[in-house]
Amino acid sequence: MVRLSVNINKIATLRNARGGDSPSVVEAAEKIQKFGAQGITIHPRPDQRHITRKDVYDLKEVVYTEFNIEGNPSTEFIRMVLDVKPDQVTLVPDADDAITSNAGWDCRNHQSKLSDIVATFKQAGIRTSVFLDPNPDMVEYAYRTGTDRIELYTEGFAKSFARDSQSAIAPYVQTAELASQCGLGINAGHDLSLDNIKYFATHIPGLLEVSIGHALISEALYMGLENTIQAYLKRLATWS
Ligand SMILES: CC(=O)[C@@H](O)[C@H](O)COP(=O)(O)O
Ligand SMILES: NCC(=O)COP(=O)(O)O
Repeated sequence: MVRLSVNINKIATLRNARGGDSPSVVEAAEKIQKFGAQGITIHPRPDQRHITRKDVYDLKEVVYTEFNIEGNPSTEFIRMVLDVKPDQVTLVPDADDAITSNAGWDCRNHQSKLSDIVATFKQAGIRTSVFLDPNPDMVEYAYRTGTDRIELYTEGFAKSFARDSQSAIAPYVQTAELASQCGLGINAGHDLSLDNIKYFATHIPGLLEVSIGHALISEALYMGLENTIQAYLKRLATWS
């Protein structure tokens, strides 16, 4: 089964536009889980532009599905994740001023740093995932970090999908096949949407989980949150 983890950063973006607590990320997480999503993802950034430190702790109390925290493993981030103990931590090499995540890890050049961080989280019983470009050459180095999973960075796929779906998916299939051979679990995310999710899930062998935020929350403006989540689950269930 491919699990749907809903990224609720954008709920916090909307809330922060006015201060106060509306819409509430806690209520959103509760509803999203009730509507059938199998996980909640957040990506607290150092400037707290959407998810705040307080949100991370508040959400810990209400997330009973899989709790996935993404972020750049700064000392402060590592400390917070070890304290909160989510089910999964996804390591992303974000620059502090990046508008959104825009690249996977160079696991070759960051081998030793990543290995240490992965070991720290695993010792604490937290599953690790490493954000990776669709580059088969990087899989061996990702494997050497000791990570449990990789998360395929899917912006490139999403951008090229409408023009040429076969070329768009090809590097992801190659990377996923190699990762599976190494025993790595496979997650994916970034710019996945109702338009492209079924094709992606159909073609990626061993896909375990997708985390989806921006498109899902945008689609929910017109379809409603429950209908939108149901639509994703339907598309993902076809290929379970
Ligand atoms: C890791 C990743 O792919 C990102 O999509 C991220 O979680 C989204 O972050 P923003 O919501 O800050 O753009
Ligand atoms: N890991 C990707 C994620 O959580 C959501 O990315 P996006 O759907 O907001 O682009």
